[in-house]
Amino acid sequence: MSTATAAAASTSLSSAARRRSSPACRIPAPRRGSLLRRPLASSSRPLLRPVSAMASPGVDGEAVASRKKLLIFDAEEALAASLAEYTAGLSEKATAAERGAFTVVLSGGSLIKALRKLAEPPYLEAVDWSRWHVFWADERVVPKDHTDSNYKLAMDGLLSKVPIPANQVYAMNDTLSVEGAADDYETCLKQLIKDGVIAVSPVTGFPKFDLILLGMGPDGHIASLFPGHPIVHENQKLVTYVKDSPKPPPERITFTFPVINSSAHIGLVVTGAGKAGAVHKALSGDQKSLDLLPVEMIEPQDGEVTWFTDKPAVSMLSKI
Ligand SMILES: O=C(O)[C@H](O)[C@@H](O)[C@H](O)[C@H](O)COP(=O)(O)O
Repeated sequence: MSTATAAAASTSLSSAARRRSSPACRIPAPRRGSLLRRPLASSSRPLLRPVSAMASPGVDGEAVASRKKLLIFDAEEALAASLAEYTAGLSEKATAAERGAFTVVLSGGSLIKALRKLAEPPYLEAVDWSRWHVFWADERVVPKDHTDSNYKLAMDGLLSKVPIPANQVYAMNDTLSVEGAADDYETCLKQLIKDGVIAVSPVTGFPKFDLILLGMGPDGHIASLFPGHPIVHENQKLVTYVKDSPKPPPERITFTFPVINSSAHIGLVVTGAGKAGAVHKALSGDQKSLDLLPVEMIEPQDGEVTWFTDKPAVSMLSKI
């Protein structure tokens, strides 16, 4: 990390830390106009080494449509390299567009560690971090400095290492009740739509993020949308909450499916043998079943899904 970048990152972290007890969602002025873009150096791009890419007939689950890609990696290093390239590429594309912002949504779990290469060369220097607007698909209702906080996880693992303006990191307000925090986050999103920071899907009318990054639990949950919980059917609100999450902590806020499925891109990071059953169910082409797992309900209306997996996670797929 260069000295200049280190100083900028340190400033971002300090500012973010100062915000811990203040209202979470501050609305920055919309950013438009000229863009000083630094192209990603193709010569220094990380090597992409998927074992196979599944988007073709003949693979277990021919229902995997062309808008869904499955990448399978031999090693976590290769997955992380590919995820960084994917994210940086979408950032470059979004910031070159008229809106001039990259709206990216994080969640918790191993995803954050998998994003670590974004804070390393070439991405640290090449990505236009000033255009990033960072959100959470779900958050545990705990203080931001609590070990269970998804904000803290992302701040420690990525956000403190890159120079994103602190007022473009939209953390949940941790001073509110779970109901209040969900309402507050929804209000935040609506204001950012009015400001032109977040786009709106012309297909669904819901916010259209440039990229939503998700993990998946062994039970097939994504964000804080758990199997069998009624909020998986929420179709009006942007942000809702649970008070009885089967995975602790019990109180969480979460994006709803209409928001997730309005995203331009969804990156799903799913590794390990413990996920094999849910991966098989999701990719085996039986999406008509009445007992859909949340991960099977990812059906972007006008977007693409890319699965970043490893061999153990896809070990139950028969035709890889
Ligand atoms: O809020 C949570 O409980 C976690 O964020 C959770 O939703 C996580 O994203 C998945 O369980 C995948 O986690 P791993 O990738 O670490 O397995």
